[in-house]
Amino acid sequence: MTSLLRILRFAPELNPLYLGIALSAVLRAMLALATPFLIGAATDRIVDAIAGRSTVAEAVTAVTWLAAAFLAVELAATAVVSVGGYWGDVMAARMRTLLSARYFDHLLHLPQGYFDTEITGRITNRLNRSITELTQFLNFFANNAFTMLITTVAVLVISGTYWWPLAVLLAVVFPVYMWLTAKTSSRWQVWEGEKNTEIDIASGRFTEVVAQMPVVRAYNRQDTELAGFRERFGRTIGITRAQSRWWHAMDAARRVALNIIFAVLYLLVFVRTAQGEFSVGDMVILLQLMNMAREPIFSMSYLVDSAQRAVAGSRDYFAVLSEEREEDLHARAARAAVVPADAPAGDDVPAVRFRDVHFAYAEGEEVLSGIDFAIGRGEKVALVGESGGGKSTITNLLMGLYPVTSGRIEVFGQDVAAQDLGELRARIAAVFQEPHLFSGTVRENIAYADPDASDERVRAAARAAYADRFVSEFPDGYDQLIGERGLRLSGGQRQRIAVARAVLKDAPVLILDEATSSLDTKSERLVQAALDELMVGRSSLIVAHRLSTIASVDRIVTLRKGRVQEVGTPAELAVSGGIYSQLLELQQAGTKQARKLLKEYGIAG
Ligand SMILES: Nc1ncnc2c1ncn2[C@@H]1O[C@H](COP(=O)(O)OP(=O)(O)OP(=O)(O)O)[C@@H](O)[C@H]1O
Repeated sequence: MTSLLRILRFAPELNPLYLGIALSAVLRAMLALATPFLIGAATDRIVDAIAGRSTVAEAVTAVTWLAAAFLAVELAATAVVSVGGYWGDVMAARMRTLLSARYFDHLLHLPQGYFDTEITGRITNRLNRSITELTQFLNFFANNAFTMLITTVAVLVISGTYWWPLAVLLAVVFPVYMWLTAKTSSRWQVWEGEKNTEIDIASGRFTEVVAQMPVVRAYNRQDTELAGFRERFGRTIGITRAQSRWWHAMDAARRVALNIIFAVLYLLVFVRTAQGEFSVGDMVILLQLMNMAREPIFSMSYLVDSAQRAVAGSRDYFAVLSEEREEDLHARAARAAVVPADAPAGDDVPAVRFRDVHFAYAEGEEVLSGIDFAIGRGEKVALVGESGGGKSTITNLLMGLYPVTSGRIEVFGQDVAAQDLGELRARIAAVFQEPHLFSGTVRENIAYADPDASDERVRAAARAAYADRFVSEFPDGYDQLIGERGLRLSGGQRQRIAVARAVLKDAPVLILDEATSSLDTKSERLVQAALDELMVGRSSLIVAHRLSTIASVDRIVTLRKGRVQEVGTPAELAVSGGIYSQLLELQQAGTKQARKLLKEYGIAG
C-alpha cells in the first residue's frame, strides 16, 4: 500500500482534482440516500389514502411534490455524476501522463548496462500494464471510496435507528466479504503474475520480430516465430482455466454467503412489518437501504481486487524507478576512484588518453586489461584487433556508457569519471556501425543533435556527407519520411545521413565504427569520402574494418585479448611482425584461409 501512497505523493498537482472527485462522490452518495426516503414517504401517503386516513386529493398532491423532489434529486445526481466522471477522466489522463513521463525519464537516464539485460518489448509491456492498473485503481478509488464509506455508514446508522439487529447483521457482511475477496485476490494475483511473464516474453519477441522482419523472412522463420508466440499465449489459457475456476468458486461462495445474510435480513424486515413494528413505508425504505448496501459491498471487493493489482503493478513500476540512474552511478564511481588532480588543459594535452584502463562488463570477467594509448589533437587513430577483442568496448568507455573498473580516461586532460556526462558527450560525435536512424524526416535525423538547426546548417552537413544530392532528388526533399530506422533508404544513404548527423554535431572528438556491411563500390566511396570530410580537424578514434582505412590513419593501436599489443604508425607496424603486419600478409596471400583469418579481425578487405 505504501507504494500506492508514494504514487499519490509524487503527483501533488493532481490533489485539487482528487478533492473535486471526492466531493462529487460525497454529494452523489448523499443524493442517493434521499431516494429511499422520498419513495418511503410516497408509499406511506398512498397507504394512508387507501386506508382512508387521508383523502385521495391530499395523497395525489403529496406524491406529486415527492415525485418532483425525486426528479430534482435525480437531476442533481446526474449533474454530479457527469462532472465527477469528467474530472475522473482528466485525472486518469494526467496521471497516466505523469507516470509514463516519469518512467521514460528514468529509462532515458539508466546506465547502458541496464539495457544490456532487458528486452525492449518487455519494458514497454510492463510499463503499459503497470500504468493501466495504477490509473484504473486511482480513478476507481477517487470515484468510489468516499461514496462507499458514506453509503455504508449511513445505511448502518439508518437501519440501526429502525432496529439495531439489522445494522449488526449488515455490519457482519462487510468484513466477511472483504476477507473472502482478499483471499481470492491474493491467489489470483500469483496466476496473473505467471500469465504476465508469458505475455511479456511473447511481446518482447513480437517487438524484436517486427523490427527485424527481413531476417525472419530470409530464414523462413515465420511459422516457428508464430508457433513460439502461440505457445506462450497458449500457456496463459491453461493458467486462466485454473485461475478462473478458483475465482468463480470463491465468488460463488461469497455470493452464497451474501445471499443467505440478505435473505435473513429481508425475512426479518417482512416479519416485523407484518407484526406492525414497521409501517409499509418503513419497509420500503429498509428494503431500498438493504439494496443500497449491496453496491458498496461489491465495490469494496472490486477495490480490494484492483488495489492488489495496482500494488503488484506499482511494484514493477518502482522496481525500474529504484534502479540507479546513470549520473548517480557515474558520481559514485567518481567518488570511489582515486582521482589525481586534473592535468592543465593546455594545447599540448592530447584529445583522448587512456591510462591503464581495466574494465569488465560482469564482475571477474575482464574484457580490457591495462589499456594505454592517446589520440593527439586532430589525429586519426585506428583500433585493430580480433573480433571480441574489446574495440567497441573502448569506444563505449570513451562515451562514458560504462564506468571503468580501474584506470582513467581523459578527454582534453579531464578525467571522464569526474566530468558531467552531458558535457563529455557534447564533445564527442559518433558514427556507429549501424546507422541507427529514427522514423521521421531526413531533416529531423540530420538535426538530431540540434533540432533548432537552420535549414542552411542541415544542408551544409548533408553536403559535407555527400547526402545533399540524393536527398534533393526525393519528392519531399529534406521533409521526406524515411520509415522506421530509415528502412526506406538504401544502406549507403542511411550511412551518409548518419555521417551528416555527426557533421552537424560538430564535436571535436569523433568515434567512428566503420560499417562492415559491404556497400557497392560507388556507395562505399561516397561514404568513405563523407567520413574523410568529417574527420578533418577532429581527433578520431576509428574501429576500422578495411585495411585501406587503417593504412590512411596517423597511428594504429592493435589489441590482443583485451590488451594493447602495439602502437605505431602504419609504416612502423607494417614491418613490426605484429597484428597489422600479419593482416597485410594475409591480404597479400589472398587465399580462402587468409580471407577467413581476416574476417576474424573484422576486416572486410
Ligand atoms: N554489453 C555487454 N555485456 C557483456 N559483455 C559484453 C558486452 N558487449 C561486449 N561484451 C563482451 O566484451 C568482449 C569485447 O566485445 P567488443 O564488442 O568490445 O569487441 P569488438 O572488438 O568490438 O568486437 P567486433 O570487432 O566483433 O565488434 C566480448 O567478449 C563480448 O562478448
